[in-house]
Amino acid sequence: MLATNQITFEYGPAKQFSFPDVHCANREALLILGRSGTGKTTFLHLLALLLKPKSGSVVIDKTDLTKLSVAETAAFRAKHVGIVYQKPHFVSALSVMDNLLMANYLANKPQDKNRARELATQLGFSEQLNKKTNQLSQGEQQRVSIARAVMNQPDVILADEPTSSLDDENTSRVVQLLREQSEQIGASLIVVTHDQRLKDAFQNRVIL
Ligand SMILES: Nc1ncnc2c1ncn2[C@@H]1O[C@H](COP(=O)(O)OP(=O)(O)OP(=O)(O)O)[C@@H](O)[C@H]1O
Repeated sequence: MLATNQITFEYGPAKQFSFPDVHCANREALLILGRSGTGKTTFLHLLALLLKPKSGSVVIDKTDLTKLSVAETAAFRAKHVGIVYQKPHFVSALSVMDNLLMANYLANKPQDKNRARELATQLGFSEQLNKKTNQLSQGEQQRVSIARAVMNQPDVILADEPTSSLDDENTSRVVQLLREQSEQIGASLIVVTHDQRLKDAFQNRVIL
């Protein structure tokens, strides 16, 4: 479960934000829609506490993230939050498999090759596990990114424009995979996007 309460943020006096409260229960999905520049990425980074709100709270299950120290926040995020970034960023020197195992490592968990293989099969990239990430197509990279986000079975999955560079077919596939994965592990799924194609796939929507 993720819930926010009266989050405000500023990059400076000329760039201030006051975000609507959102609530997303376990196994629920929420779409946050907004045009370019409305603060979608900023909001997602606040939900993950990659940015600290000026005021307000971000609660995941029973933990108010805004009350944690920097080190506690990083440890909490690694264990409980899976993030699919706008542009997948991987460690290019490592294989796809090792990039997946890195999620375990960062969360201080045992490296689970079986889970990586299982996810690769479910998400359709089991042939690519030994390749370097820059040898994959954009659609494949996006699927690896989803797998990495769910490696530790997080409580919350946050996805930033996961479909902006994909065609219609890959867009439907990525949305379906995000929904399936979050339902399988009982996570809350929050997607921020300007991609109007996603509107019909989500009943719960917030406009920024
Ligand atoms: N580090 C920063 N310092 C100052 N202003 C910033 C910073 N990052 C973003 N902004 C500004 O904050 C506003 C919101 O940016 P943000 O990236 O959150 O929007 P967005 O809705 O995700 O946009 P897009 O869909 O184009 O990615 C923009 O006007 C942007 O210029």
